[in-house]
Amino acid sequence: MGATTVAQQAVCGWHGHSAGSISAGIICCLQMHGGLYQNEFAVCSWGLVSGGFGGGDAKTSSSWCVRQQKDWGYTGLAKIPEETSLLSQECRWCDPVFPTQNGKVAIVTGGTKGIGYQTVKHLARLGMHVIIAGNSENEGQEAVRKIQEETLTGKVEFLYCDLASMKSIRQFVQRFRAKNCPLHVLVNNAGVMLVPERKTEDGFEEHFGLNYLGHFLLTNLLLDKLKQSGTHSHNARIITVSSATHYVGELHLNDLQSRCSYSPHGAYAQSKLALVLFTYRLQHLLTANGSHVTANVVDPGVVNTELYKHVFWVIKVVKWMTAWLFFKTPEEGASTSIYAAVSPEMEGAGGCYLYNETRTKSADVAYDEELQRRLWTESCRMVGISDESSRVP
Ligand SMILES: NC(=O)c1ccc[n+]([C@@H]2O[C@H](COP(=O)([O-])OP(=O)(O)OC[C@H]3O[C@@H](n4cnc5c(N)ncnc54)[C@H](O)[C@@H]3O)[C@@H](O)[C@H]2O)c1
Repeated sequence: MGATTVAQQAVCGWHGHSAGSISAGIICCLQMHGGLYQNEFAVCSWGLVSGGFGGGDAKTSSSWCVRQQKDWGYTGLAKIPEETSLLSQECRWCDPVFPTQNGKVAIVTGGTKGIGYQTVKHLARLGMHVIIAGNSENEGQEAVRKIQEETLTGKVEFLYCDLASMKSIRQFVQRFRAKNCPLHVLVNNAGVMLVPERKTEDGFEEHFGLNYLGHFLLTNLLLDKLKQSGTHSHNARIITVSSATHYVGELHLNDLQSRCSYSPHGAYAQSKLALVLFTYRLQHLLTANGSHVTANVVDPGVVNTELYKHVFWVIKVVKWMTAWLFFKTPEEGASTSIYAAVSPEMEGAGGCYLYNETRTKSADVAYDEELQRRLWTESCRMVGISDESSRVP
């Protein structure tokens, strides 16, 4: 299904929302003026449409909380047991309640800003020892300082990891191993979007190399740690941040580097689809090995972050005008990652695509097991690790 069709169907499917009409209007204008950029607009439109849904749904985090509190027998703060910590002290009445995570260790890639920063902050607030893996020492130290100040916890640290460099990822894993600590949660969050055509240190197209291959290698190098740390009743968890853009993505196995024809939107969408295929294959392998580790993939919705710094200027203007209405805040955007990382409901559950803390269907192509297998094998070859999965059907 073409991107435009998806966007149009999504718009048509949104009946009875005045905000939807505004969104659809903006999208139509963009598409009418799109001309040569139609494909780009269509993908961004898809973003805006999801943003429309996301913007509306973002506010459902409070109803989610009410539902959770009802499910768990809590009707208000007075009934929250001592071992349960609140996600946010600023919004005590509307944020979900999760068990404290003292003694647990997490790594969050790209935790210096945006969705990743909020994920780190909330995990730290729950008592986790969180390691931010990022490619800017200054931003990393600043994030650590702010989170320590805001959460009054010292259990946040920064370790340098440039996901656009296989060497840097391997060095990061070595430094992490030297700490001799367990690893209960890995959040593959970092990403870039719509960057101009350029290559990573290892010569991979940047979206594919950084967003996908970087996390593929990192996860594989940390798998033994995760397996050692997970138990039957408390599985270690791998959370990978994809995007609704994956619905319009196509995986070109014979041209993963987009050498034949490069489009920033196509490359970003491909990298996000690859992350979904990767997660499903990973969960299959973990189950086959009987490991106490689960892998899930999340879509944060459309979130007001710096990710959009490379979008076409018209989209930037539209975003600037409508963000308050359609875009989630980074805190709201982090809620599904946090839910996947610590929610008791997700204990033992793997291979799920989550949106707004709810299991949802991903693109049909992502369930293609043959494609998952072929991508895995090709990825092992590209990052230079042995493919031990080949024996698993
Ligand atoms: N913002 C949205 O609307 C949206 C929608 C869907 C999916 N996502 C996904 O959410 C994730 C987080 O994005 P965000 O919106 O918070 O954007 P952001 O730009 O605020 O944050 C991206 C993070 O990735 C880090 N990063 C970039 N290059 C890196 C590298 N080479 N090595 C290590 N870290 C690197 C950045 O330092 C930053 O911390 C991304 O994977 C993105 O694709 C975002």
